[in-house]
Amino acid sequence: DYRTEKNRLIELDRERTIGSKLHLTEKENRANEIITSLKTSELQSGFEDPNKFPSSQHFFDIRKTIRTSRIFQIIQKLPKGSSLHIHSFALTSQEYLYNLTFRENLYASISSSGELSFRFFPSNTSTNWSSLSQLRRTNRSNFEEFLKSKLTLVREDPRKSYPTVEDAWSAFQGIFSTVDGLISFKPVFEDFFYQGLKELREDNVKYVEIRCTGLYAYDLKGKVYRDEEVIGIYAKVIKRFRRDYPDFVGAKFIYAPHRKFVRANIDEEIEVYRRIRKAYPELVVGFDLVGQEDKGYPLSDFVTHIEKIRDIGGNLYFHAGETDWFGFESDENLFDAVLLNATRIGHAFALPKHPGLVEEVKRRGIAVEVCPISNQVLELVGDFRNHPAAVMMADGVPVVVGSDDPSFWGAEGLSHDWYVVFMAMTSRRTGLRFLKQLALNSLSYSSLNGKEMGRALEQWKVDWDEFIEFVIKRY
Ligand SMILES: O=c1[nH]cnc2c1ncn2[C@@H]1O[C@H](CO)[C@@H](O)[C@H]1O
Ligand SMILES: [Zn+2]
Repeated sequence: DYRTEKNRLIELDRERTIGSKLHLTEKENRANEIITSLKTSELQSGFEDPNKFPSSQHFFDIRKTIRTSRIFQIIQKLPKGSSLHIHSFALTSQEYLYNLTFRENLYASISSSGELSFRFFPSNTSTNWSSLSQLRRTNRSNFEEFLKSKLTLVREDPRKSYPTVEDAWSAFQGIFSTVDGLISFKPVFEDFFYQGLKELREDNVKYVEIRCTGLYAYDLKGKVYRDEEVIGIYAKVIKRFRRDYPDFVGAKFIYAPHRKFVRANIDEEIEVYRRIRKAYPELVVGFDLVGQEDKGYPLSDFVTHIEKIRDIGGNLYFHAGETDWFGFESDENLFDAVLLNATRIGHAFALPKHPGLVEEVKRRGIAVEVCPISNQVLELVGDFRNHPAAVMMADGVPVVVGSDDPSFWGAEGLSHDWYVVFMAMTSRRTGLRFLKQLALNSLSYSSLNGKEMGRALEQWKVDWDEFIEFVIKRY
């Protein structure tokens, strides 16, 4: 009859969702019931009073409320596997980034247009730079506020502060320029990276692949470290971190020059990539191009060069289709990313507008790195329920969740992004199978090699079983 037929259609539809085919053990089924019932009740209160539904609002307004959600707390505990889309200068919490400005020997310079730069010097040698401690003493009243505003995109009224994508991107790029001299200082560089790993681990993420744009560091003696030397610094920190936390699987790097600046010197960048991969083949796993795609320099400009990059080895992990525009170069970057055989695509926000290409992505087993908070903060989407990846996940496109640049919008670890994905971008009926598959995807679409993957999966299984026990006991 009609009802049976409707249920059959619903079931057919559900079967396409990420994770729907996973088998759950008896204990997992119990945990699943707990999680879906908590999810339903949280959704229901939002359904009855939309003001109470955080995931339809701007992240700046909800990041504190989210912490009180039981689903969020469960997601924090959940072993999420790995974080596969994050940029090297935005790895830590906002608080940690701000606290770096209290380091000794830090100087600042403020341009006539109000842009702030940092640099560490052994002593004051130039009139262009003032020591931070002195600036703090003399400009007491609103200096901290000014400083904080230069390190974050967070504003009281984001829609007014950033009426368009362009405004958001320009502020976003500004933060990268501001933090550059702060984070590139070798002692800070090491601490910042270590802290980034620590925060990921505390959020139950045990492996990370990091996009690196400029491989550069300096110290007080004026020594400059470049390219493979910088990867060497990272390698030492990873080693130290793994000694301190043996359950952590590791970190690897995707070399990701800026599409705009690379245009003139792409051959140089290819050489850098060749050298760093030669020096650290197990740490440097691939290539990407970053920067605002709507501003041009499409992937198709680089096709012949990318052939050379392929010869060097590693994989391709392009940002592509991070746009609201349909049929423009930024949108059509998606076709290049697929044709060039990317292993994963960063954002692929525009992908569902190309159902034929979606089929090709599935056929080739390319994973999509979904970073919902980034997309909202950079003004591509308002209400998370309207995020296009909801469609891709319901259709079984392989998806992994990323946080992109959490330092700059006050997200921590990966849990905030997982939370909005789960609460706003999947069906009310979607539960633990989906979460489990997301975690598994984050390992299977990583660049871990056979032996590392074995270790990572083993660690993940231990953590997963513990998590299931925790959910059953605690809720
Ligand atoms: O999601 C993104 N899409 C494109 N470019 C990005 C994204 N996040 C960061 N960057 C770019 O990466 C550089 C630092 O690594 C920044 O210059 C920024 O433009
Ligand atoms: Zn990114």
